[in-house]
Amino acid sequence: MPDASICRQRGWQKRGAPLASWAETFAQYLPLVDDPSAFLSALSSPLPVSFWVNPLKAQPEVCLAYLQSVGVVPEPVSWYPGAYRVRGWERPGATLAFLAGWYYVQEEIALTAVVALDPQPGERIVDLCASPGGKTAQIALKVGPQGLVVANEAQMDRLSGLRATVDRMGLLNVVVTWGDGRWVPLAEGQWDRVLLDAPCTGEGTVRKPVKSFKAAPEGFRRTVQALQKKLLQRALALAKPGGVVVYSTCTFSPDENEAVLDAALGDWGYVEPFEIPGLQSAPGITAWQGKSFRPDVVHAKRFWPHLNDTGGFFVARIRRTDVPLATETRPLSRKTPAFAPASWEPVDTLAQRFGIEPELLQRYRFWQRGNRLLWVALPHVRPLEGVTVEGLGMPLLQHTPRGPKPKTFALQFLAPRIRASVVELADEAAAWRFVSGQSQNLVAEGVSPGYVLVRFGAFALGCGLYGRGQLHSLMPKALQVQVG
Ligand SMILES: C[S@@+](CC[C@H](N)C(=O)[O-])C[C@H]1O[C@@H](n2cnc3c(N)ncnc32)[C@H](O)[C@@H]1O
Repeated sequence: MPDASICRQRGWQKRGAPLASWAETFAQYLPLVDDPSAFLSALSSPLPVSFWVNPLKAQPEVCLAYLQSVGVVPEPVSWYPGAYRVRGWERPGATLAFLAGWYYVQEEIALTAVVALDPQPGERIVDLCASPGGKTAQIALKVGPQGLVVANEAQMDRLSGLRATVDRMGLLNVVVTWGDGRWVPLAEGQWDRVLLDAPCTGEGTVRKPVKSFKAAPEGFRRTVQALQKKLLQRALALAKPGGVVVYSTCTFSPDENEAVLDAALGDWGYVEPFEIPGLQSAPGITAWQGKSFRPDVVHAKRFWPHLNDTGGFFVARIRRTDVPLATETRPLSRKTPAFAPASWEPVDTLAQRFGIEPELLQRYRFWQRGNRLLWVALPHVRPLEGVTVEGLGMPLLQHTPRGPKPKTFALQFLAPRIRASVVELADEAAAWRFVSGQSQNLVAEGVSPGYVLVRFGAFALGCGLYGRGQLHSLMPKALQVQVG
């Protein structure tokens, strides 16, 4: 059986990592895997990039044809329709298709959590630890326009990433909330499904091209396990009787996986079998380092990296019983302006500028928070009682002294309905100038000065300001992609 010293001899050292730390972390799992040598060599090889095509914005064949035209060669992921993998793709976020929201880059094995959750059209689902929102987006697409996703995140500095995903994907059925998932005061016993993609030590992400692997200190391991248990109990409290809770992590540690299920589930839920045809997995383990776990943890799935050439992942699908469970909630201290219904007038001004039939917009609801942004959402997507709402659908426009300024992703979303104030760029060089934030000289026949939708071929790129023979790019700085 290989041990830490063999890891050292074979040079299984992640760039810059303290050798003992890397080797010892993974050597402890060797008795759990079917092929220790294959496991260790998978950990040391680069991870393919994977992505899925956003059906709200692109047809898969059009997206693939574009990627092939820029030298990217995607292979379909056999077990997840619409997902693809690519080897050696260094900048998957640096294409026009990415900026236009045609695809989302997400680790292949992380897709399994939502497959296990199995969201159905029209359902109401909570994603308790949501940023950066890959799984939120998967769920939102599956529940569709009648469904609702509450995407909650505790870390303020990770909310913008979550919001950016919702906006870029063009999702109008998501409410983003800020709060600690352990105490978040959402209504209990009312949600069809709850996803807990828990914070963890992330051992399974070791193949990602990050600077170096650092084994989590023991204190952090203990803290995170206690957090995972509390979060799972809150997830169980939120789910309705008969509903589904999925618990997932991207770590190998049984202490953060089977042991958490064992400690948290009680009579409130049981781990049930689920299938993902076409994907290899190992069962959950029932004993580890002298501890034994409840027998149903065997129905969880462990995805070791060598089984499918992916990162490492753990997924358990839990069926909620009807045993009542209420966990502690805590009121939130953050005071933010509440979302309130917005007036139609600025929306109408926008509709007129861009030649959009007002009836096409009247099917949505518009919301205002503070006096800066106006948001658009589907009619059933409303502020929730008692929680801090940070996003309701997506921002449509910003109020400015020169009138309503459309937001980049809102223009992308509205693009198929836009009939006026459109600037078509002549070539790819002009498109790259625009997305990298540069102004350019340009005459657009029949376009009056003001805000415009900027397009290049099939891509709705975003908002520009046109006038006096110049097009100024209003691409937000965080999105600007530099050429090359
Ligand atoms: C594994 S990541 C989630 C990844 C996400 N589900 C996705 O697919 O894009 C865990 C997230 O939980 C957040 N988090 C940590 N502690 C939390 C808590 N107490 N309540 C809610 N979220 C928390 C972290 O900030 C992090 O964004």
